[in-house]
Amino acid sequence: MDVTLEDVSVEIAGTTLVERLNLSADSGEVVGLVGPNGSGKSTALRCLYRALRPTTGTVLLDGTDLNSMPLAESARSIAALTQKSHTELDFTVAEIVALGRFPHLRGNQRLSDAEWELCREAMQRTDVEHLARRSILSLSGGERQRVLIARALVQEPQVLVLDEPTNHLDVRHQVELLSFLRGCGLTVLVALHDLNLAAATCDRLAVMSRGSVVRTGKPLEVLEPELVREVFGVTPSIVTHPRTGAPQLLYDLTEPEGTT
Ligand SMILES: Nc1ncnc2c1ncn2[C@@H]1O[C@H](COP(=O)(O)OP(=O)(O)OP(=O)(O)O)[C@@H](O)[C@H]1O
Repeated sequence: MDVTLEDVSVEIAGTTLVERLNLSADSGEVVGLVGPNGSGKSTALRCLYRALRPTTGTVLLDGTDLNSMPLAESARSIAALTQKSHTELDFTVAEIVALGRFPHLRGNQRLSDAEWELCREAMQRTDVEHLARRSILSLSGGERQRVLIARALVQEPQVLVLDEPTNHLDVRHQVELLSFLRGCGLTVLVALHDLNLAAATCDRLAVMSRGSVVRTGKPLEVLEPELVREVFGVTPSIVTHPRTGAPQLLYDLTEPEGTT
């Protein structure tokens, strides 16, 4: 499934959060949103998983206006892992993961054996199977994040929207998650702060600044020192990964020019 944000603006209480944003991801494409704090990444993603309705502009899912679709229908297609995903309920890990099937159930219908097996596979994939009977409230930040990823997977979505999914994850679990995103075949829109991980993971990057997309393209085309300096205010050295050829940014921690 492809997704498109067409000329999307969001205004809340007289403040413009994003302005005339254009962004798309083809079916099976992994698109990364990068940009400084407050540049509008989460706002753009929230329009996709329908936590926000654009003030103007349209969000299209396979050419259909998302906001004309029943919520349950779009929830079967789009799974989101957000910075505010709720986990304050005292449920077990297995129960939280099973909630991912909710958009597929009717009324009080119970999960089938095949659906429980799906939950088990998702927990295995995100390395939380051993925590299945623990309360979600007792987990570390990274363990909880992996449970929420399992919950998104059992939703069997065609589009995955993830807002800073590597938050709290140790390096092994970051690499495992991002490798999974690269190979999963789903349409993925992911906001990432780490430009190196974004370059290694994404087919395309959209660079956001002050509520707009200022550049999109393949990581190698986009991550140029001049653009990184303009948008992020740091000047990196850029080398290519010796095996994959992906651009890798190196930062110099000495005083920036003009401050001494
Ligand atoms: N409900 C709101 N009311 C007013 N302003 C808001 C609201 N939500 C977000 N903003 C503002 O909109 C701008 C964009 O926020 P957003 O969370 O989309 O940025 P972001 O790129 O995801 O940032 P970060 O990297 O810090 O997560 C910020 O300046 C933020 O303070």
